[in-house]
Amino acid sequence: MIELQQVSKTFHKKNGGVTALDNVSFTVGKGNIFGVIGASGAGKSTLIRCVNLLERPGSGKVIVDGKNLPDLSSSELARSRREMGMIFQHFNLLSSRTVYENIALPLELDKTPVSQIKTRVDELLALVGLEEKRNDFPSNLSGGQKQRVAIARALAARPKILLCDEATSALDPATTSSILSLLKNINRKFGITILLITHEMDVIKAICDEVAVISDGKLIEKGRVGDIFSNPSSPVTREFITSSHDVAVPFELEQVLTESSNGTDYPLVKLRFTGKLNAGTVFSETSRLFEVDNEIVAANMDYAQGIKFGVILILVKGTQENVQQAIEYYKSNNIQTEVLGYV
Ligand SMILES: Nc1ncnc2c1ncn2[C@@H]1O[C@H](COP(=O)(O)OP(=O)(O)OP(=O)(O)O)[C@@H](O)[C@H]1O
Repeated sequence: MIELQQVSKTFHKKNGGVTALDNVSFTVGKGNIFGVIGASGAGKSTLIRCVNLLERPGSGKVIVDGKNLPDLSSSELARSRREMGMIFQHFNLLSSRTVYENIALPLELDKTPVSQIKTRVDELLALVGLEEKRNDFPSNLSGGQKQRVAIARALAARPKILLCDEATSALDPATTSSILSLLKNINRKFGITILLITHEMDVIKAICDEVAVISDGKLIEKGRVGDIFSNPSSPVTREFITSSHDVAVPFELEQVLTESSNGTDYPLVKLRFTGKLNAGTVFSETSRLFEVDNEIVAANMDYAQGIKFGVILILVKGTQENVQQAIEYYKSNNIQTEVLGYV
């Protein structure tokens, strides 16, 4: 549905150029939810704006539903753009229009007959759960409700693609989760292709089928979300996964944790598991092989596309030699292993 081929974009300034996108290529299949994650300044906004040509790439192809957008005439481009709805971090609603009128706007611009507009807007209000708010103005809505209006407006002309520019970044976690569920629902119900950009791995984990990671304008990794979570290849990706998924040392232990061992204490170890390994099996193996006890102090396990992954804090109890062997065993099994201190 969307294919970027070697897209580059450089912004020229007085004191030199900034390469916002450097040879970026990826494909988003029809009906998929594809997420692009990157830190601030990585080029995410430029990327999503290149997809509907709000930003013209310096070079490369932007093929949407079989057409290379930079080759199109302005009327053909307008037609292609109608196939793409877009939602934004700050909603971009018109404050002087009611909820109903905001949603109706794209249909009015398309000169849709009033009776058809009414039917469609009623459908959309039901879809996003805002029937009661139809006559309210945006200033009287919560952030989540505003984003629901924006989603309804973006879907009004029945686009094939929905572009989401940091759509949940201004929302609290509970509202974020309800908006992500709504997007997933829309994707399933209507088969609409979704391309979203975000700086939060939680968003990717919650709804995306595939993910691409960009850093300094370059696409550094891409793949199925489950595969990337279970086997991230770049440090940047690993950092995103870690930041979205960690456990803190409990306060009580933090108070007594020492940097080096006194010979009679036990190491507090942080283990990062991915889907290929079962923590329970690994713990019972080390207990059997090295006569250690793995006392679980804290854990944070989760799923991304059915792949289990997570982080576990354990106190490894046993003789110094056995404990050391158990730690080496974890490392040799590709478990990211870090000794945080001794208790
Ligand atoms: N119109 C512009 N003129 C000049 N430089 C620009 C312009 N737009 C973006 N840039 C530069 O391009 C780079 C990528 O910016 P972009 O906004 O795409 O990143 P981003 O990943 O979306 O960041 P953020 O999450 O902070 O919005 C940055 O260095 C930015 O300063």
